[in-house]
Amino acid sequence: MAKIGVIGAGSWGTALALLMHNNGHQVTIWSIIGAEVEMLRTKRQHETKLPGVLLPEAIEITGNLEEAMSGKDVLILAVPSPFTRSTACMMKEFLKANQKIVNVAKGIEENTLYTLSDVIEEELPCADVAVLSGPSHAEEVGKGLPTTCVVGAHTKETAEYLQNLFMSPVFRVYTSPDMLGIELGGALKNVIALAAGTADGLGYGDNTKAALITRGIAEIGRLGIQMGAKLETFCGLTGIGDLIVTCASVHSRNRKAGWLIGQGYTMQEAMDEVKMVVEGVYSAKAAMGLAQKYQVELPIISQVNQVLFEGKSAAEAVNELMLRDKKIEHSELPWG
Ligand SMILES: NC(=O)C1=CN([C@@H]2O[C@H](COP(=O)(O)OP(=O)(O)OC[C@H]3O[C@@H](n4cnc5c(N)ncnc54)[C@H](O)[C@@H]3O)[C@@H](O)[C@H]2O)C=CC1
Ligand SMILES: O=C(CO)COP(=O)(O)O
Repeated sequence: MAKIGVIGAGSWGTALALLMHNNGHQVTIWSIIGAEVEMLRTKRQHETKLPGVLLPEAIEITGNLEEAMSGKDVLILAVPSPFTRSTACMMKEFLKANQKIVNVAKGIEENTLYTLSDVIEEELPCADVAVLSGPSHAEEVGKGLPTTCVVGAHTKETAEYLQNLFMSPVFRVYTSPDMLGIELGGALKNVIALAAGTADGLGYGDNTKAALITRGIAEIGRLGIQMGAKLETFCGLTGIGDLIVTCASVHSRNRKAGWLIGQGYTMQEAMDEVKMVVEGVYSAKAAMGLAQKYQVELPIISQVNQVLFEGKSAAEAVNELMLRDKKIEHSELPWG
């Protein structure tokens, strides 16, 4: 039995708290939002973000960060990426040398272009930081539906320790040394899911969706490999796996925001309507920064940026993708 602090009480933090409780660990959840702490304490569920997923009384709920961190073996960092740095900064005062941090958010910091583990390590230089990612909607994990994820860590020992903590008959966990690939796959699939949702909102079909998923992973992989990540990771759960679920699932906030944009909503109207974090909006800009830095072409992600931030019509963006210069599908394959 381990002592776990879950930092962030949105849908993902809440679902993971329940998973860890069901795995026999002692769990405390922290939220910065007083009303959220109150709701979780009195209703024993997150009524707006994960309704129907009941949190047993044994899960402690607190608004006090020191209490959430004190004596814990592992801290699961589950705040949206725009708050990763500020939250890690607040954690500095209470973090102990032996505590492990597992980041479960999916994003890239917009102004530094850092992965979230880089952000956490910059704020907490002594911390042993790992990541958990994969095709895993909170709504399904909360119901105990079979799900698979990957833990990435700097050492095999940490990865296997965390694999054992998270693993259950309904939550299968693999390990990987490719933290960079895991983090890039998790962040960038959200941008492609915005595109896939937009195509749905425009009334396009399954052919369009399959094209966006397949050419989307080609883009993500091209950038990731240039940055030093491994091709295999983009073929795995945290690459194509998470991209498929996010582009297809009724639970995806990124897909839903895209759908609304395809229906004519502005980016801000879509984000307001979704009411939960739409990470792809932040990662879209960061991805363009990385594309420029690493000199990699990202046609779909570039069009998503133009639709989100430059007022381009979604239909025109699809049209431009279809009318790009003629290409070989895999430029590295020889003719024989
Ligand atoms: N919901 C899901 O199915 C999954 C989400 N993720 C990732 O997990 C991260 C969190 O997502 P969700 O829990 O879904 O978001 P959410 O929108 O459900 O919840 C956000 C939560 O963040 C916390 N928060 C809000 N403002 C804050 C601040 N200023 N400082 C610190 N904490 C603050 C609050 O507890 C709030 O409820 C995102 O990066 C998301 O991509 C990853 C896998 C699955
Ligand atoms: O990352 C997720 C599923 O693996 C959640 O995706 P959304 O943020 O689009 O809901």
